[in-house]
Amino acid sequence: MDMGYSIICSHYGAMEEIREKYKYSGTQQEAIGSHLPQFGAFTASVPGKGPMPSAVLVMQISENQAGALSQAPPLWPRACALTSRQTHPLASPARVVVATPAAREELGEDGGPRGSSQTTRRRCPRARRVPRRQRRGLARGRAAWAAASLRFPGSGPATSAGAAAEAEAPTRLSPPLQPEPGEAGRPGCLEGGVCCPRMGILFTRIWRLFNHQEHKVIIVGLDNAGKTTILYQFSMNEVVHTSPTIGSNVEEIVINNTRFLMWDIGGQESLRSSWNTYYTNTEFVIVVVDSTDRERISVTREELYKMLAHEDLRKAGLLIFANKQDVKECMTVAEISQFLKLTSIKDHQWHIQACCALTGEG
Ligand SMILES: Nc1nc2c(ncn2[C@@H]2O[C@H](COP(=O)(O)OP(=O)(O)OP(=O)(O)O)[C@@H](O)[C@H]2O)c(=O)[nH]1
Ligand SMILES: [Mg+2]
Repeated sequence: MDMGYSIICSHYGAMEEIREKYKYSGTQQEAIGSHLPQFGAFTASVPGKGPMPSAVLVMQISENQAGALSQAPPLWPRACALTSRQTHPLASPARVVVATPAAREELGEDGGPRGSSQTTRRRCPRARRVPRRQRRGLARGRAAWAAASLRFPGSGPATSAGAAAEAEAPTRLSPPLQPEPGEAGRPGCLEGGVCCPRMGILFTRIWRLFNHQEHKVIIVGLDNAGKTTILYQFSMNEVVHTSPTIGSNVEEIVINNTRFLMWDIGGQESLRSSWNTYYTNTEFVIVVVDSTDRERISVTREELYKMLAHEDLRKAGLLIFANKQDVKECMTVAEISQFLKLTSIKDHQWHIQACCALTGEG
């Protein structure tokens, strides 16, 4: 039996981050989107190990992703029920750690890392039966697990104490973005005229108007508009290499103690009919427009109005990002505003902002 382990992440960005941080170079990355079309989950196997790992670390996935994952028998026939420590399905990207039955036997009853300072661990009575060859793979698994715990301070064994700790655990935070001096007031936005030097500042200011604990934001737009790139500009201040989103990515960002749960939803034509499944409790909609895509601006308009007519978005605010402003001869904010007939929107608060997700401007 192969004793490698796999890592499943909620989305491409998380996978990349984990690969980079823990040096899983050469890992085979395999989208399991075909099994889980509604979620952008990825797996990675340790090089030289088989595709059917004995242990599975699951990180940064949400409750519903965990549920879907456990129902993917073709890929994970030996996976045991996934354990999530979230208190609310949409509360935050969960840091879920799970092991298959075989791995539980080897790693310990709860599958957690040995030597964890947060919890007392029972030694698995059958651990001695694991052959040395297999223990090598296991040691690597533990190292990764420990590394994961370091990266995600709340991740630990699935005890009730661990669960409580997990629920309280801090999630990945982005530092509050500060405007850079001398850039305010540059052209590029309409309605309200708030211009911000870094992507996210505008968003922060708008959200300062609200005083809730957590807010759900969805990011929609046609495929290739730059939604995922924007999401990771927001959450990591970084440009990530993206591939078309199948399903969605979700990131929690915290700005001035306010938590935003940001859902980046795949924009391919076949996925647009499922956008409405994300609308419940959405307080803010970000529509990303590819400013270079003149041909499809009418499609964006159609989708925009279809969305605004939806009952669940009745009270939602609207922010339109005119993205890819770095490309010569792209449409200006004024042009896009006109094409989208934004001034006809009377029942939603809206704002359009020029931006470039690659540089973070806007
Ligand atoms: N020039 C330029 N390219 C950009 C910008 N933002 C995103 N891109 C590129 O546009 C391409 C698509 O970006 P994504 O973020 O994957 O697009 P998406 O909207 O998430 O697409 P789907 O997931 O298919 O819905 C990538 O090659 C990005 O590098 C930008 O501001 N300027
Ligand atoms: Mg995407």
